[in-house]
Amino acid sequence: MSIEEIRDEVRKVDLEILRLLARRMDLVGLILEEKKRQGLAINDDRQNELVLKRAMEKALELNLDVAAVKDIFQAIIDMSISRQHELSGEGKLP
Ligand SMILES: O=C(O)C(=O)C[C@]1(C(=O)O)C=C[C@@H](O)C=C1
Repeated sequence: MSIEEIRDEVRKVDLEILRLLARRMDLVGLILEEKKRQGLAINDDRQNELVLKRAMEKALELNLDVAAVKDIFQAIIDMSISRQHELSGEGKLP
């Protein structure tokens, strides 16, 4: 494969990652509805830890940089918490 062909594969993978992120954000919107119904807080420290632990374990298994994967998933969690605040009409205030 030429470098351009490989870059095209990279582009497709990037697109897939973004589509999966958008799907994750849709699911997070559904979680918010349930949280509102049950009167639960948006942030759930226990669940945050679980998501990070799961990602780090998988990263280790896949021979990825565990610390970098943790940072990526922390950013994803932060993004979904912001999204839930926005959907609640609270804007981006902490
Ligand atoms: O599982 C939830 O309760 C979510 O809202 C999803 C999510 C996540 O992005 O994984 C986001 C915020 C919570 O603090 C915990 C986890």
